[in-house]
Amino acid sequence: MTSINALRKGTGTIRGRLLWLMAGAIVMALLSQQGASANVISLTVLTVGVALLGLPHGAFDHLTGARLIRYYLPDTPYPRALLGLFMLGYLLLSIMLLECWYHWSALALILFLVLSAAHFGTDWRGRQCLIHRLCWGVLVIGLPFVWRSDDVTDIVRALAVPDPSPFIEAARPLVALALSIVLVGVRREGTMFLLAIGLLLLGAITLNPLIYFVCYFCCFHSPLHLGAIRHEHGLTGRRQMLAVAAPVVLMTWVGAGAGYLWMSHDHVTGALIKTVFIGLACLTVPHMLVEWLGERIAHAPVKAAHD
Ligand SMILES: CC1=C(/C=C/C(C)=C/C=C/C(C)=C/C=O)C(C)(C)CCC1
Ligand SMILES: [Fe+2]
Repeated sequence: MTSINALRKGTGTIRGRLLWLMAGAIVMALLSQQGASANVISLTVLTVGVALLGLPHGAFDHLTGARLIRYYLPDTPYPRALLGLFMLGYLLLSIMLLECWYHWSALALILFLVLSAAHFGTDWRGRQCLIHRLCWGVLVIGLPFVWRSDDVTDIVRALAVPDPSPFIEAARPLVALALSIVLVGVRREGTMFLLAIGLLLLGAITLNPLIYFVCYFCCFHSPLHLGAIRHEHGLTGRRQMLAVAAPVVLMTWVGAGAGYLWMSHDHVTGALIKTVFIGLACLTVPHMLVEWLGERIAHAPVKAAHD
């Protein structure tokens, strides 16, 4: 009875509602036969889903940049110039990562996966302790490596990493450890967290990794963070959000289009997978850094009154 009550309470929250959305998406994907290996439909859904629903949650990073400048340099006479520098640094970091991927793809993938696991852990900020949040991040990424290792091998090869086997082998103990920690703490975590892990397992086991990622990223992670950003920056209406995000999203689409054309000597599938995941890596590493810096000052006392 207690767990049913907890579930009811959970469904009232944004996380609870997004979990239902993710569950609906998993069921729809299963009905559309997305359990089999990725096909044209999976790739199209991935590209459109990430472009429309995934990217916008990184498109507000300049607002966090402006807030960081106001916080650390409240008396600067050049806030706009500093914001320009901040954005230039963001862009340079993205380009550096792209270059890094070109020369040391395996290393770049490790960095991307580790940072992503930490970043996805923020989905449960304020509800779970750090260790459980990290377990969540490890499971989001690691589950398909364990249960759909053949599909993941193809994707990782498409990402210019010639030997994916160390990644697959490393995933098994890490996922086992994360699942054990979650199971040991089962009583403390709450029904919603366990339900969410059950959903991840269901998606990762039954769907191809591309569609599993879309279900998680577009139905849970991105909307959750968009909601938080909306709250944090006091953006009230959808129109206002769209107006703030649109220029960055449009620039990213142009960049991604250029990246795709650059790689189009590759097979369409390979070029698209590269564009989406390497593009995500280049954009999300600076995004994760900005998010982390922003979070540090979000809870800082008084000085923030300059905001
Ligand atoms: C490589 C690879 C994966 C990892 C994707 C990652 C790590 C995406 C990270 C996105 C981020 C950090 C977005 C930020 O908001 C999957 C889909 C799990 C399985 C297939 C191969
Ligand atoms: Fe994110």
